[in-house]
Amino acid sequence: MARQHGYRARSSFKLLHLLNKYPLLNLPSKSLSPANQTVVIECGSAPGGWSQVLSHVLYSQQQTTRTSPETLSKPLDQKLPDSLEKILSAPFDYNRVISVDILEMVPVEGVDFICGDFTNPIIKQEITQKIGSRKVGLILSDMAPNLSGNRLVDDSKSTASIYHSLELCLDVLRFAENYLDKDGSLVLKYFMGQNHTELRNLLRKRFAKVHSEKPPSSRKESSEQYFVATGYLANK
Ligand SMILES: C[S@@+](CC[C@H](N)C(=O)[O-])C[C@H]1O[C@@H](n2cnc3c(N)ncnc32)[C@H](O)[C@@H]1O
Repeated sequence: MARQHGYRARSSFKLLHLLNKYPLLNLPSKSLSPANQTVVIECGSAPGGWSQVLSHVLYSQQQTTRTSPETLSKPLDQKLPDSLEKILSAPFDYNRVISVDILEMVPVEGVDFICGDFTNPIIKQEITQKIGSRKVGLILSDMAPNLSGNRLVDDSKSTASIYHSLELCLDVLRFAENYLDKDGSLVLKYFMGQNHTELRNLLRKRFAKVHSEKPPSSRKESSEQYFVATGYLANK
């Protein structure tokens, strides 16, 4: 199904669902020069399904004027909300998405990929160097612990898995506290478990609105959910 639509992973549909529901990419960049534009950070990007969606949404209009249109992925089959249409006319900056994953990823047009562990300070430094003077308007994390081969640990409902996932979420939240621009948004994948209410409470203290989402394309048997937090309060 995902491949029929030109996407590498079915996870693309999860992000499309979130983008259609929330104005996450309504980035305040129209009047800014590329050096000062708002960027998107994506944590846990391989194999690249979300990167493809971000690339489509952020660059599709600009790409039609580029010389190699054959390199583009297929156009989105879903209508974009009006809030997303606005950003398509933003000044051209071809490096607005910075994506990170432990695993290698086949390049996606317009996505600046870093291969490494997001929790590693050296990788964070690499990210912040790429951000430069630009603002961060959106941070997305679809990170999930990679399989260890131990069934007890790999079960997404196991305590070890939930704990590891929570650690990843807290690490992204700490990063967001340092780099997310005021009014920016954060999307965090988490696994339903005993700690998700504490995580929601932490988010509520820092964002104007916090929603919990289970996109229709997420398998029912999976305990994965997404927090969509908008309106970062930035009271640092
Ligand atoms: C569900 S997949 C992401 C799918 C991706 N959003 C897509 O649409 O193709 C989760 C990813 O998180 C990555 N990951 C897990 N822990 C990570 C970490 N500490 N740093 C960076 N990436 C990590 C895994 O390597 C895996 O590729």
